[in-house]
Amino acid sequence: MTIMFNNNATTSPGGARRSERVRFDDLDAGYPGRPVLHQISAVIPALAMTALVGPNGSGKSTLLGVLAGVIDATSGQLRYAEGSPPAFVPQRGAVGDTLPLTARQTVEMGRWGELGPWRRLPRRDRTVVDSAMERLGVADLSDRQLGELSGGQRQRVLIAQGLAQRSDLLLLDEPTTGLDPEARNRITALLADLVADGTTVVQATHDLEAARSADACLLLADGRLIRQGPPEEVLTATTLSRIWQPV
Ligand SMILES: Nc1ncnc2c1ncn2[C@@H]1O[C@H](COP(=O)(O)OP(=O)(O)OP(=O)(O)O)[C@@H](O)[C@H]1O
Repeated sequence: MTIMFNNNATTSPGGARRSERVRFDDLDAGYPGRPVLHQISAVIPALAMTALVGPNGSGKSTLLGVLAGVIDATSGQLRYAEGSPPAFVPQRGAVGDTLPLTARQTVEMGRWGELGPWRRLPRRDRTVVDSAMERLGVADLSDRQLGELSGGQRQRVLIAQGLAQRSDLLLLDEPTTGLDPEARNRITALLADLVADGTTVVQATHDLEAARSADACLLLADGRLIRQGPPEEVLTATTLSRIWQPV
């Protein structure tokens, strides 16, 4: 697989040029003995919200893992525009319950990419951590063990860790799954604010409402890209019924 860093722009049907944060061509990826993604070619527009949608097992998490650099593509090309390394927020189920970490230590790990692990954080970085925890409403959970938190609390701590990385490319795997309405609204609003402030956000989601409010959608089924584009073009009634209720 080839990974490149450069600047690209794509032309929308209206003629406006929107820059690309990531472009991938003919990407294949999977796990040992299990190919999952097949010949995926798509663009992640910069400074926008992209939703990855598709049924269970369609390959959304795998694609996020490839974009995050934690899963190697077996072939194809991946091009990143200039910017910081991606921040990746995995599904909370992918993070062990038994890690002996407090909520705050978990969020502090978001600074390790810049500072190195297990260092006492300088004041500036502690402020970044404080701010991320406040934005996710988890400051009062600082000293609690991660494994003792409820699923929704843990999810918010992991998102705070992603935020603390201060990347301009934030990748989230089902960030609002299992959250109560207030927490879901808070995170939806937060992600919209991040985009407005100059972050490119990609989220895998089963929440069609969230997908419809994204700027762009990639629809996957069986490891293949079925459609990409604005939600109103991708999430049509016909396509949804074909993908979710195969005959
Ligand atoms: N660590 C792994 N090892 C082997 N196969 C895996 C692994 N993780 C996922 N898979 C398989 O890869 C395929 C795609 O899984 P993936 O998690 O990417 O789908 P998804 O669209 O994110 O699903 P969901 O909506 O259920 O989260 C599935 O068939 C799954 O069983």
